[in-house]
Amino acid sequence: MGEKKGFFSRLVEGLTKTRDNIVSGIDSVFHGFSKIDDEFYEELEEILIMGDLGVKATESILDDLREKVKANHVKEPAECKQLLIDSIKQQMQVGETAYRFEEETSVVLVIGVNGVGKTTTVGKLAGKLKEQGKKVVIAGADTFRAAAGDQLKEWADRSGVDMIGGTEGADPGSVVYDATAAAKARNADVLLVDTAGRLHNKKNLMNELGKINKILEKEYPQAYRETLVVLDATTGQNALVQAKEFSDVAKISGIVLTKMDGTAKGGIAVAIQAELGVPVKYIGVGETIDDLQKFDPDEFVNALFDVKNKEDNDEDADAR
Ligand SMILES: Nc1nc2c(ncn2[C@@H]2O[C@H](COP(=O)(O)OP(=O)(O)OP(=O)(O)O)[C@@H](O)[C@H]2O)c(=O)[nH]1
Repeated sequence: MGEKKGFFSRLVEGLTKTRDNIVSGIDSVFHGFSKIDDEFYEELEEILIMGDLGVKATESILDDLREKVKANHVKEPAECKQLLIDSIKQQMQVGETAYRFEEETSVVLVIGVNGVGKTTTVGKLAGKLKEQGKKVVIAGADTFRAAAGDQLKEWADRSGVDMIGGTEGADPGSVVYDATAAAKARNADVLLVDTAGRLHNKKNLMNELGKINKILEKEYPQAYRETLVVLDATTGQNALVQAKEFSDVAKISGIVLTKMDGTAKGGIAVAIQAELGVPVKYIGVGETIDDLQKFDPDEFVNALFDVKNKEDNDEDADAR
């Protein structure tokens, strides 16, 4: 409870710039218009697109809003705010099986370009799964950059989980092969695989991911597969381009959106889901382990609009 409350507060704080970017504009439309007409919807559309929500999500949100306005016989623009909030939440649902990998013997492949927070995410996830009482093994298959292995080892030691790594330049495939053997021998619940992110050489990346996938299929067929793409929210539309590139080379099952703190481009969380049809499963709002959390659309949209529902109020009361 305490941790969740803490996260909600950090989320509200982390989304300040995004809020300034989107919500203040939305508010000015709600208060600046005296009736709900085409111009009102056009103005809202422009603000949502400028706020990085993307054309697809924006259209779908506004279609839904129009229906809600009609069904509820709403006449005043200001009364639309809650309906809009509901429409955005609806747009972002994660799905009931999103975290199935936590319940099964699984392999979580973590991909993404360098610097997005991939290694940090693997470290944080390892710590979280360990806290849940899971047996975790990490494969440090980013042998391209020696520091990535060192950094991961630090996270592994801190969390008390096993890590299988390789020296700089070692074959990532052989690291993954050794890691599957270790995961099986140690009866691991989750094998987390950190990979190198050389997207500037797509062919290499494709070959490497293909090889890793083949090894996992052959050596560890019993494991449930999860493939998470880590994206840096501060890069806005570029993150969307990266996600599309990765979806060409791998079967992506979820997105991790890092660095939501300190960016005005947090609206990209809405766009990614709509454009790729892949849910955002985790978001990061800082560098500590508690700053990575499962993505909760209701919580996210409440934090974005800085509105509190009853649950959040209860958590505040609990924390006092
Ligand atoms: N502010 C903020 N910083 C973050 C977040 N997630 C990761 N970082 C920081 O981003 C930087 C890059 O993270 P890494 O984990 O090294 O990135 P990477 O993608 O693994 O990069 P390579 O190891 O080069 O492949 C680090 O300083 C992290 O602490 C976040 O949610 N918020």
